[in-house]
Amino acid sequence: MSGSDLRVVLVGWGAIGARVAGLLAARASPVRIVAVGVRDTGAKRQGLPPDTRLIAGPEALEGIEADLLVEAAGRAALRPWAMAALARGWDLAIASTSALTDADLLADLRDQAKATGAQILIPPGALGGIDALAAASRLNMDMVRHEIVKPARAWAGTAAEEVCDLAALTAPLTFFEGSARQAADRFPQNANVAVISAMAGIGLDRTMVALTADPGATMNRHSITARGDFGTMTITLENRPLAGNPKSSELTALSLLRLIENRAGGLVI
Ligand SMILES: NC(=O)C1=CN([C@@H]2O[C@H](COP(=O)(O)OP(=O)(O)OC[C@H]3O[C@@H](n4cnc5c(N)ncnc54)[C@H](O)[C@@H]3O)[C@@H](O)[C@H]2O)C=CC1
Ligand SMILES: O=C([O-])CC(=O)C(=O)O
Repeated sequence: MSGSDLRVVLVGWGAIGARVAGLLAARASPVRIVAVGVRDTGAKRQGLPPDTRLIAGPEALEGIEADLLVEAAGRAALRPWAMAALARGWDLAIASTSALTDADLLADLRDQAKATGAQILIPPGALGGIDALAAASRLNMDMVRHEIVKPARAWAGTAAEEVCDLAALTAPLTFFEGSARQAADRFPQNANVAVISAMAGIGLDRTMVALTADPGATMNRHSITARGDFGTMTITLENRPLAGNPKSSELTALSLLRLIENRAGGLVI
């Protein structure tokens, strides 16, 4: 560790947060996790970075100096932690992008960022090709469709259980078709990516999303098809689920890792 390390507050010590911290340590990245935001500071946790502070809420950020706050906690956690970080002029990276269907929240974050000169960063998360989609959307775009196929067990505990018996599926079932806004609001643990493809492309209401539970699948598949004045594109990813949470893909943690290392390293790739 050195005095020039990027100072990061990591909020959420779940599958993604712990994985990002573990990879940063294993790669000896020039990054110091100065604090980890959790709900219960008394609970036992494995693998916490040395010399980090466990803090239970944004009010405990008082006295901490950081460059970047990385949110990987959940939809409800975003507003308080994000506003506190931006108010201090720290940049903010968001994993729980489903929260951004709330236009008031997004406006408040943008206003706060503008007031202090901080940046709001939305990493591609479990997706790729977002640079191409975002560039293409500068011209007219006719359609964007995002299909998410996950193993049946990844939908356990979600609203999918209201429309099908996940354990009894013998073939893939598309149980939801609708806008990115509806997908993210109804499936906030599985469709954060719908907000990312929507914000990069043609917005929450014009981006169409289909959600499928596949009893034979082992990977989380994302297929994005777009058509517009730029031409057409089809992007497909087959993501390995994270060991700690089958709903979330390994690539989401890697995407945050990339963002953090890019900001720490002087070379952006
Ligand atoms: N942007 C993307 O592409 C993706 C985003 N996600 C989202 O990223 C977030 C993290 O995902 P996972 O690590 O897989 O979930 P997880 O459920 O394994 O971990 C979340 C952790 O955050 C903690 N937490 C909840 N509220 C908190 C708060 N107010 N303050 C501090 N900690 C709090 C929980 O106790 C839990 O330990 C979730 O919102 C998830 O839906 C997941 C996959 C892809
Ligand atoms: O990790 C993934 O494949 C996508 C995901 O869970 C989400 O967007 O919430």
